[in-house]
Amino acid sequence: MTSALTARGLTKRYGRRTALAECTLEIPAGRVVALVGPNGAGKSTLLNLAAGLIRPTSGEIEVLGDTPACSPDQLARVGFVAQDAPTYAGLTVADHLELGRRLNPRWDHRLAERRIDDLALDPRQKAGRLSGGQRAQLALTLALAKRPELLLLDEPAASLDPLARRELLQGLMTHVVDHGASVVLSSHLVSDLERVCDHVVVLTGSHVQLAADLDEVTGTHYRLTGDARDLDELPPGAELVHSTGTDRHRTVVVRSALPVVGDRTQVEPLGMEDVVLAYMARAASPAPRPDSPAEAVR
Ligand SMILES: Nc1ncnc2c1ncn2[C@@H]1O[C@H](COP(=O)(O)OP(=O)(O)OP(=O)(O)O)[C@@H](O)[C@H]1O
Repeated sequence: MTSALTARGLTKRYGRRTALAECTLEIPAGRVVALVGPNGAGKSTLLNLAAGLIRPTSGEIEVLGDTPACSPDQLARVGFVAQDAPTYAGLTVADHLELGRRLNPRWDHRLAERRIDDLALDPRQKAGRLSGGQRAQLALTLALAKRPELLLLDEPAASLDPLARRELLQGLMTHVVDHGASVVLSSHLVSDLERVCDHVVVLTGSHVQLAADLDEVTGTHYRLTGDARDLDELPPGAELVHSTGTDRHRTVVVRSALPVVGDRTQVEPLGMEDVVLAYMARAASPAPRPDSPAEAVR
């Protein structure tokens, strides 16, 4: 099966600053992928590398089995909306659609016009006069109407109101189902993503902490709460993700392929948001290291 995105030892440095370090990752095709992590984790850098806007310092990245932006055909297969949803301020909405039509071989003009109509955007309005959310919707419309096999979206919902956000995410699902496309979207709105994504990549501090299908993520992470002495030893095969508490009472998050049952501790399976927060908390407080540290899980 073709991968939507493959990275091997992918590293990007800006001068002395490392934005992405030795990132090895395989994202299967046909998924809606949530790319999550704290500010400055490297999410935009990974998406910009995948779009071919920047080149790796070392390592490799392939998108749909090829080097990003290596040919007009490859460019046509990938849709990308950058974080600031860039549009041409002096061009009207209709001009943008016309530009899209002329530049993209697989352009679906009906889809673009219908979406602009649904959004109640005036085709004669200049992009520079649209609100931030409307501009984001225009940029998304251009990316969707390309009918790409892979959509890369950098925080597409950040400037949208809650209803628009929900509609956008549902629209992306439909696009995936209708066109067999893959979507990778970065966002801080983890609870929104949980409803639509089926694969999760957690990036913190330039490193991939977790990359797995959502059902695997939610089926293998548990929160254990109880007396600290009872949690000194983790269940067999469990890896510690994060631990908080005092000398007497602790809460730990573990990853375990085997079901975890509590004897003297309370055990709770975790949803995606709690899992993501646990990895982010671990990155934010690297010390003290656990006895059996959960290394980058993949
Ligand atoms: N053009 C650049 N020049 C120098 N440093 C950069 C550049 N772009 C990103 N960085 C640095 O690389 C690191 C990763 O940035 P990146 O924008 O990829 O993070 P992010 O996860 O998308 O963050 P956010 O959630 O805040 O958008 C940060 O430390 C950032 O300061």
